[in-house]
Amino acid sequence: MYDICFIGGGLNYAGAVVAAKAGMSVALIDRNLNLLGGTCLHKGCIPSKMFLHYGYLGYATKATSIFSREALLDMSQLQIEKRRLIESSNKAIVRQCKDITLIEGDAKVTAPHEISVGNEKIEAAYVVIGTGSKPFIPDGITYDGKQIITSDEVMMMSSLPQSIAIYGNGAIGLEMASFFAACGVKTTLIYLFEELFEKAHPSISASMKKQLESLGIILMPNSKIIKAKSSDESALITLEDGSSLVAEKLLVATGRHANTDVVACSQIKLNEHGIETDEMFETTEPDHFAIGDCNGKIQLAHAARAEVLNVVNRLLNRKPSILNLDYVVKFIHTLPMSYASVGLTRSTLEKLDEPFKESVVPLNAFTYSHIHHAKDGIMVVYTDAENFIVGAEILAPNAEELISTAAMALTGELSAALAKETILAHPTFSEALERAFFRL
Ligand SMILES: Cc1cc2nc3c(=O)[nH]c(=O)nc-3n(C[C@H](O)[C@H](O)[C@H](O)COP(=O)(O)OP(=O)(O)OC[C@H]3O[C@@H](n4cnc5c(N)ncnc54)[C@H](O)[C@@H]3O)c2cc1C
Ligand SMILES: NC(=O)c1ccc[n+]([C@@H]2O[C@H](COP(=O)([O-])OP(=O)(O)OC[C@H]3O[C@@H](n4cnc5c(N)ncnc54)[C@H](O)[C@@H]3O)[C@@H](O)[C@H]2O)c1
Repeated sequence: MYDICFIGGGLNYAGAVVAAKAGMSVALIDRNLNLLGGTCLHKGCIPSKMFLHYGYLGYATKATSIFSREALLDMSQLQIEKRRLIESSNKAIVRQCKDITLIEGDAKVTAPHEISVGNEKIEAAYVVIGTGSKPFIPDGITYDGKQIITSDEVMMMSSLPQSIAIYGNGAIGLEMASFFAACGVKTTLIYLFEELFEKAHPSISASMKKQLESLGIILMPNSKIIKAKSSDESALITLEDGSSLVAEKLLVATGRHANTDVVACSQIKLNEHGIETDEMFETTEPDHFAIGDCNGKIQLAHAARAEVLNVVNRLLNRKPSILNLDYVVKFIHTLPMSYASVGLTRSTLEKLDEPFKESVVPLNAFTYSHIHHAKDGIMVVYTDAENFIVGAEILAPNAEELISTAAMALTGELSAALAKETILAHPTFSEALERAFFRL
């Protein structure tokens, strides 16, 4: 009987390491132990941000007359570097797991405290499920992993296609459209509704559209794919309005669904998003938890990590506070500017029907932004009726880094009066944030 068993070795491993260091007997099960670190390390955050980094370098080099180089991206070399990076990170994870019993296989929770892996039965006082998610493919689309692909295959590409159609304008759709377009691939973005970026502040939404169009991305709003199949090294796509298009690849980026097959007992309930949990990530069976993508709350690596550490610290009686998932930074790494948000933003504040103030600062007033392809960038900070900072949205290079200041302001319940006393460096993008605080 183990003290604790973790199922899924994605971000769950971070909890397993803390539990083992604290002296618990720990088992960690994954169906493929070579992929410890999970989606984030092997086919998500890390490779996608690596691709975007190099995509941006090529784009920035080509976008100036100061350099004369062609700057063509060598995907096979990028794959070599990617493998090297992932291997060394994976080894570091394995080293951290030295006091953990690692078990390979497909796990099922067959009864409370009872897990089966093939013919083996494992018992544990606590169980933490972190089985992640998988790409969702809408009806009518015949995925074959060759011409019709998901982000999993993009991360393994060793050459660039001539053309790509991308279905879905969420995080993966916008990031990968930026990457391929920045690399000179003919890129078409197909999405269901009129608005490209509905949740963002209207000025940011307009700037994002302009940025993607200036990268050369062909936008196809109000478009639903009813059929897609592979033929002769290309994807044939039929839309609901009867029109059709052909691209070398179709990337389906229409969301990811929680992996819940691990649950094989009636005590742990599922809901429409995944494994049902309360605010402490406990399932409907006491002492059984579900963290990360599989609980359907929020599909981000840093959220999954915070969730598993919250669970383990509570079990170790370290009394962590309840996580406020509204304070989790969200971002989309488009090129050349990325988008990030934290806390309440205009779209959520309007629904709450409570008074709020917004301070909108365009980046074009800052000379620095002209050096960095960022003159259409925008920073927005929101305060409540008492002028406390409640949220922020940023469209700027490395917005996901810049937003940290606002994220800490939320956690620290900072008033605008105090925030505006901070003097940030010149010349930087943070100056625009300082200006946004100042105007509140
Ligand atoms: C292309 C892409 C880019 C992304 N970029 C970012 C980003 O920049 N920032 C960010 O925060 N998030 C990003 N994400 C999301 C992020 O990768 C996920 O939110 C995160 O990896 C989820 O972690 P997890 O531990 O819940 O699941 P996973 O990392 O998916 O781990 C689940 C593990 O469980 C194992 N497993 C599943 N079922 C079983 C079973 N029955 N028995 C045994 N083992 C099992 C799997 O093998 C896997 O190793 C991205 C995702 C994608 C696809
Ligand atoms: N930078 C990051 O943090 C980052 C980057 C990539 C992925 N991710 C995570 O990975 C997850 C998956 O990314 P994603 O882009 O696939 O999902 P998403 O939820 O971000 O976007 C899904 C898109 O597909 C569309 N869609 C949903 N169902 C559809 C259907 N039946 N037909 C047509 N369109 C449909 C939605 O309108 C939306 O535009 C995200 O939830 C995100 O949290 C994060």
